[in-house]
Amino acid sequence: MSDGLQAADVVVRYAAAAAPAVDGVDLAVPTGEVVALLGPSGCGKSSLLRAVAGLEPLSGGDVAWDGVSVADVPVHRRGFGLLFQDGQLFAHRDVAGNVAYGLAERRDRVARDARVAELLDLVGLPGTQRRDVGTLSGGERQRVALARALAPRPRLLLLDEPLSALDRALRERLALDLRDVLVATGTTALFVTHDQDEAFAVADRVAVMDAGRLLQVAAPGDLWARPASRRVAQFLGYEAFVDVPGAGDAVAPAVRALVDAARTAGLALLPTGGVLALAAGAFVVARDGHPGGARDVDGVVRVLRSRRGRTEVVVDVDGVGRVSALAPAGWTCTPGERVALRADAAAVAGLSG
Ligand SMILES: Nc1ncnc2c1ncn2[C@@H]1O[C@H](COP(=O)(O)OP(=O)(O)OP(=O)(O)O)[C@@H](O)[C@H]1O
Repeated sequence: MSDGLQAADVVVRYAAAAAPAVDGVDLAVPTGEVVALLGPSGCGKSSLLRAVAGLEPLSGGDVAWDGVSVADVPVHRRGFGLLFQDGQLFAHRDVAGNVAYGLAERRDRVARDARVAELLDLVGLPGTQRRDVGTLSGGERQRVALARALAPRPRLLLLDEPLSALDRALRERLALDLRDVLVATGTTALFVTHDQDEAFAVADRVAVMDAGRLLQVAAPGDLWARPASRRVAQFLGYEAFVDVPGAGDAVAPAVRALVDAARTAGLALLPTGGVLALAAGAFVVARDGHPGGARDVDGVVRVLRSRRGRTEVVVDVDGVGRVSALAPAGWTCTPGERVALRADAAAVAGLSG
């Protein structure tokens, strides 16, 4: 018997919709694991999460916990916690009142206060018990909502875009804090997001969804290094795709440089017929951009932009297309100029075609 959550061949179909929103998804989340459901808007992530919660009826398949179907168990009896984009705090209760809601120890005041204090410490809001929730910032509200969701020790926590209403910097910090809290409490969780960085920061494994189907489930590092298809690679942010040439093929120098760099780095999956997927940084500006190096490739600069202290250059490279190359901070040039580039296998993945 498998432990934790098992979704088997789950189908969710809305009346009047031509195609099912979830189309035969198999997904297991063993106890203690955090899985992110990642995919573009409208791909069916929330529908799958809601079906697991019991908020959406199954049109097919089954949802089980520890091998026992919960398909006929009502939402509040599944032992699953829920956290949404807007934490939906009770405006008429203070922070402690919100967190204590749903606690089994509710009637034992000492135990209840101790548990509320423990949860508020855990989410980084110690001593805020008496705060009116209307005075909290967006990030603080979500921390309280997380404490409240964890209070009854749910056997599975379902999170639907819990950080997406927050600004970027806060989202990045809270994603890391959220992971720490889930790991510290040993919480099994399914986390819906459309943000690749967030999924990678929070989850042990990432499940990529598209058009109602699961395309790939893998640990973040494996997913990034070995996307199963061009569609997955595109969604993760790979920008360009290059066919791996045959031994005697005449190819553009840039393609040769990429293949050589990938082979030197021991990248698997380079048979003829395979594809190289290039992320930002598959080329870096070499020797301050001055051409002439034996291993250089050149590209024409289209756009120059600064991103968090790094310079990113959008370049057109013969035989490859338009890609983002990286340059040292402060490096500059004029759009239209030719610059020298070096291939970097660290931002290249091999696909089987
Ligand atoms: N209650 C509903 N009735 C009819 N169609 C719905 C309903 N809820 C969702 N859909 C449709 O089902 C599909 C999947 O929606 P869902 O919200 O699950 O996607 P999602 O990946 O979570 O998207 P987002 O990231 O934008 O929230 C979409 O085409 C959506 O329009």
